[in-house]
Amino acid sequence: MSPQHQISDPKIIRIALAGQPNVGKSVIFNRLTGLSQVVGNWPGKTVAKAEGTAKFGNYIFKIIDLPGIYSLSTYSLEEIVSREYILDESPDYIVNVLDSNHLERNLFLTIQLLMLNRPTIISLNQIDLLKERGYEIDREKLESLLGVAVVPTVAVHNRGVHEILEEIIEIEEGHKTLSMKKITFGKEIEEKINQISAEVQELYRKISCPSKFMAMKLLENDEYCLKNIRAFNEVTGSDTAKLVYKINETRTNLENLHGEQISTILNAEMYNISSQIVTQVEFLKTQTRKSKIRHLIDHITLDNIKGYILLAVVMFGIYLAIFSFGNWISGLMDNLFGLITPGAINLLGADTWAFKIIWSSIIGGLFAGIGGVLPYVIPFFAIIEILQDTGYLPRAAYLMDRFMHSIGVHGKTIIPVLIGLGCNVPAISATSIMETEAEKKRAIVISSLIPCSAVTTIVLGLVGKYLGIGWAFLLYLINLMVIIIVGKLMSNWFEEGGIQSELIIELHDFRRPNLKVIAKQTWHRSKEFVVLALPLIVILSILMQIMMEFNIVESLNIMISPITVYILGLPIGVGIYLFYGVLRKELNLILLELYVLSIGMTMNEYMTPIQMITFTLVTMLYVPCLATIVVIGKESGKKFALQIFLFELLGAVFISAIVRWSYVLLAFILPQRSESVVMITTFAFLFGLMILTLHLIKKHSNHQKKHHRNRSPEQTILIQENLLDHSGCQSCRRCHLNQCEEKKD
Ligand SMILES: Nc1nc2c(ncn2[C@@H]2O[C@H](COP(=O)(O)OP(=O)(O)OP(=O)(O)O)[C@@H](O)[C@H]2O)c(=O)[nH]1
Ligand SMILES: [Mg+2]
Repeated sequence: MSPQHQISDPKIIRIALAGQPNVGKSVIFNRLTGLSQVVGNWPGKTVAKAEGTAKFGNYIFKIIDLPGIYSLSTYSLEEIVSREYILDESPDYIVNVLDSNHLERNLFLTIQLLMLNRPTIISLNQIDLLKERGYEIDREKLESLLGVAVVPTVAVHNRGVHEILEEIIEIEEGHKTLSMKKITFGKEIEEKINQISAEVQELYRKISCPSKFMAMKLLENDEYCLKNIRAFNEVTGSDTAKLVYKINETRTNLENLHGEQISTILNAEMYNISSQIVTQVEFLKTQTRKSKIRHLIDHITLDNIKGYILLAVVMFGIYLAIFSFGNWISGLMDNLFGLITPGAINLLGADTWAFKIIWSSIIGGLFAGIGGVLPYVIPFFAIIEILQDTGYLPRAAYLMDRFMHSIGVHGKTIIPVLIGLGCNVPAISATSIMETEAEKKRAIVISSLIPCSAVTTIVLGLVGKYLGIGWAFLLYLINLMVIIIVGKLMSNWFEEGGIQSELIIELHDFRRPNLKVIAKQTWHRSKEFVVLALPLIVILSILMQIMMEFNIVESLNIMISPITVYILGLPIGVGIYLFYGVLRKELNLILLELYVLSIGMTMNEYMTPIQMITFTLVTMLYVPCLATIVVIGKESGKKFALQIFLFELLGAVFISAIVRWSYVLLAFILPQRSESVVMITTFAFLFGLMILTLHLIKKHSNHQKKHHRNRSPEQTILIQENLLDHSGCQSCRRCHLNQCEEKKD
């Protein structure tokens, strides 16, 4: 190859998207990489770092989307992920994404990032909303004050996003240089930090973290930095001890002088710097009137009475809409399949292999999958996405906090719970927002019991469709009672790991949902069904035909018949489908429907109403699907995943057996009554039992509580976005969110 045809290898550049929660990091990440990180209008969605690549010119960008952090002093599990990545992995560039509507608070983190002396680009995001409010930010001035490149972006509309990479290329190719400004505190603090910094520099020359940042963090008594210097082999333990002694002395002196904790003093310094910057760069261009509608909506959604009524209407409305839409489409598909089947029989012959494989398994499988699942799943995901993107989710979380707390789990659990209504897998990942391991484990157990969209498909597609929506709601009610009982039991059993941290919810303004974002996220979630489940349905139904031909299915069904037939009272043929449900829950209904069709029956003929109820109940409550179990194993260990698996399996069989046997008993006691009367009485009996169980647990816990009087009560703290931009006592996390009651005055 001639020299002019040689193309140099692309250069790999690692960039980290860092910023406070809910500023738009993941939207930017998705735009640049084409991937689908969770996006929504509430803080704390990204809980683990995600990596993607973007090719641009002769560069390959390895982009890391990090969980949001308010500052480099961290609190919750996912914040530690971000901080450790920024400090330990030294990305080539930090892209600090800011919400330009809350510049002062966002700059608080920027100042700390600048102290790390890494090439930094600022993405001034959500500039569209800033303009709507009548404000403008002087980009050049901000660039010159901070010495970084500033790129205004509207990530949701893909404006300015690729310019971030162009800026980096400009720097890489020497067309632009960054002259990052040194952060200078007030005279007295600056002197002290510089003294410590000089000693750190002297002793730990080779440590990767800049000495001034290190000095500030050591002064703050930051455990991570202390651990770092203690583990630094090239310095003797006694030298480190001397330095730590000196730092402690400086800290005490400063605290005595100011009458404040050191973190308060340092945070005040940083807020001071950021507010000075804001006064120089941000100005009001046109006075706009505050949206009255927004305030009205906020008032209703958070109101103690109207809020709950609205929440109930929203939840009920969601299920009703999905039920009506799903049943309509699935009915159309059933009719269509019925209409064309005679033609297929003519063509392939009625009892031939070709008919069984091509028609019943492949075409039938596709019809059942597309008609029986997608019409329920797609609208469900779309609605969940709309709730997330508008900002309703954290408002629901606020309302539900008291309830969550009353069942013994942390209020934040409501976030994974609401996500779990869509799919349990991201819900389990979202439990990383919990602040302690014990809270996380409880949140995992609760989230794994939430009826996901696959369960909804079965509840609405079987019980709802054949028995009526009322029975479907009764099943949801049983599920809810089970969650309450499990939550209460956990809070009794694991009392010592009690709920310590408060629920702090930052409420961002309601937004118009972005249709593109919603469509993309809905498709991303539904795609999994199309790509994974549809082929699986076809393969398994072919396998089923073959296994039936060789009587293998029958043997398997006989093997588990002691549970399915004798304990649960189900038809012997359903056994195998309960196995398939572990792979993906919706499989058991789809494959069962195909089987019933293949033996020339309808669901109504194959199962009695109580059998439909028991089958659905056991599917609702027994083990979460395989993907969920794998994620639980990853998040909290294989042993814990196995414990959940066994506990939920036994629990599901136990509760479903109670339903079945009470029905049998009641049918015997009430021989002249109609089936629905007996079924209602059965449900009433089950609810009675559950209420009694709750009463017993409460009695027991009252006894225990006497020994745990001094447990800190949980508090719900609600922060309205428009109150965020000023400082409180500035020493704690709540201060970053401006709800610290201590020092407001
Ligand atoms: N109007 C507007 N909305 C935006 C913009 N960028 C992001 N959003 C919205 O802001 C919300 C938060 O976006 P995310 O990308 O999820 O934020 P994040 O920083 O990744 O949040 P965490 O992962 O929770 O830290 C979503 O509702 C987005 O649709 C923008 O430029 N303009
Ligand atoms: Mg994110």
